[in-house]
Amino acid sequence: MIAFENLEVRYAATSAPALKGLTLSLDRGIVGLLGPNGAGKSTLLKTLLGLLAPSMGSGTVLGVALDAAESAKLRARIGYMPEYDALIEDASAYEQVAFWGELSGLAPEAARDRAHEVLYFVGLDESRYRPVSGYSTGMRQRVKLAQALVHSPELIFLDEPTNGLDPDGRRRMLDLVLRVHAELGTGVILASHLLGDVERVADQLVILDQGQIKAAGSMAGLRKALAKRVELRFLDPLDAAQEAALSELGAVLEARNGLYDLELTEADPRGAFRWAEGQGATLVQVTPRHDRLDEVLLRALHPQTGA
Ligand SMILES: Nc1ncnc2c1ncn2[C@@H]1O[C@H](COP(=O)(O)OP(=O)(O)OP(=O)(O)O)[C@@H](O)[C@H]1O
Repeated sequence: MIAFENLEVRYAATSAPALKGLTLSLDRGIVGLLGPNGAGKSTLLKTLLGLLAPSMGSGTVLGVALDAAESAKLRARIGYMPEYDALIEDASAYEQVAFWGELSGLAPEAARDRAHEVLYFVGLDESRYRPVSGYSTGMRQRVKLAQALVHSPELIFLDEPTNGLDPDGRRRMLDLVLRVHAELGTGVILASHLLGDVERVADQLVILDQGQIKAAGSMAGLRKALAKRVELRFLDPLDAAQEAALSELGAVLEARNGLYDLELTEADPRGAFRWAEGQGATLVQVTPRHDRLDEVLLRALHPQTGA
């Protein structure tokens, strides 16, 4: 779906790069682009849309080269939901989405038909003729999503689509993201600083920080790595020799009050019981830590803390 190599982007020739030599290949699916504020997520999306020219490196999106000459071609096949809205307050959702359809290259009649369809898809069919000034934040976000979808793109970029939404609005938006992929077959890149959002919908994850990729891979792969994360509890505190020997089981990530967080070499925790027996220690509990995707993120962002 997307591949780039050594991609560097600067906002001014003399300023520090906002993206520092990124190399990545992404399959079609739902990609979560995760990182703190200022990480470079929006910059990457704008570059992949052809709105910013790389100062170095190259890439392709949907088989089209990242090149200024090709950018109009690219934008006809991509939908973009920006982080901030630029809606026209006294115009209705229907008018704006149809207008956007025309701007994206649809004939006026086709744009009007598609506006009805996509507003129905995002659940705004009943309020489509009302001015957006009276809309809730969730409704405004859904107008933006409808705008991004109106020209039936093969791929959409969503920049912080759950911004400002309450838990119910957030769930509704994420359900829509899943439906966009499942029902329309559209590839999705979702930029967010919220791990929970990404975890809920993505099948691939890219962690970006300070303009660099800190980790990337399939969610299934990350979860597999996480499957080896366990917490071990022993009946009696381990002595120093036993503690040192723990590394035979895998990497010790944290030790506190007789509890040890380990990344086992093997996913099967029975090896831990055999190891304890051999050491004359009694292992009383092995707790899987599959749920700790947030720690993967923290370790990617702050490897030196071992968090
Ligand atoms: N128009 C601009 N001109 C100059 N520098 C910019 C511009 N936009 C972003 N930057 C800088 O580029 C870096 C990456 O910003 P970017 O907006 O891509 O991050 P982000 O991960 O999307 O963060 P956020 O979630 O806050 O939007 C930051 O250092 C930012 O200050």
